[in-house]
Amino acid sequence: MLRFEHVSKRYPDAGDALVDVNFHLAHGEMAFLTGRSGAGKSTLLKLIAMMEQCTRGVVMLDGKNITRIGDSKIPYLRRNLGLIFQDYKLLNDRTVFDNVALPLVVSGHSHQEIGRRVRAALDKVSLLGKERKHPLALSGGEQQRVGIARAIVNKPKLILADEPTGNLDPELSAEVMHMFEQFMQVGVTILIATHDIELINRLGHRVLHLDKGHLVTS
Ligand SMILES: Nc1ncnc2c1ncn2[C@@H]1O[C@H](COP(=O)(O)OP(=O)(O)OP(=O)(O)O)[C@@H](O)[C@H]1O
Repeated sequence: MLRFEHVSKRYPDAGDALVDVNFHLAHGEMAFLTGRSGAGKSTLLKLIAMMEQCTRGVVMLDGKNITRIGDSKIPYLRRNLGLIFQDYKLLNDRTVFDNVALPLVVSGHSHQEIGRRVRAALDKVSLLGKERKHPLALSGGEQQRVGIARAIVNKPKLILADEPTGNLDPELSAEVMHMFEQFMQVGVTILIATHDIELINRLGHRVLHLDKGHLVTS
């Protein structure tokens, strides 16, 4: 599903963020991406989300080389990705429904289809009753679940999550992880960047550990 071959990333004036990184994630696999602050976790996720380009090497996503694709193809390829961020990145002047609907509106689905899929996604994260609320009227855990619903509404093959439990208490973190495991069970591939060692140890999935841009375990 996802393959890094000799991938390096150097930011101008900032040195190497990733150095000769190699790994493969199979369809339906769930893995944690760990490492100290500045180790290169967000950079690695940004290469997959096509928000940055690698300096060397090849990134393969679902059989396609996404290393040097043209800007016009990026929105189309991103439809297969679900992106989840620590700070939720919700639009606070829109309702929960509208936030979750956004990826479907962008990809031009019918009104009816949007309604059906948004409700299905909200049901998966147990937020069906909150469609008309605005994000700021929800708790942190609920806002994170809106972010998750938005990430899964397009039925992505790969979910990338950057510190998805960073703002949540242990109970909510466990709930969010349980949700990820359910997606994994239906064949979604999931890569989660996190500092939460306790959570990683408890769940026992594969760990990709970065040390100053080098992948030291995979
Ligand atoms: N846009 C950028 N321009 C220049 N340097 C950058 C940029 N983004 C990241 N870096 C540098 O690349 C290195 C890796 O950063 P990155 O954000 O990928 O690490 P991280 O492991 O995600 O850290 P954190 O856990 O703090 O989010 C750091 O030295 C950082 O300063």
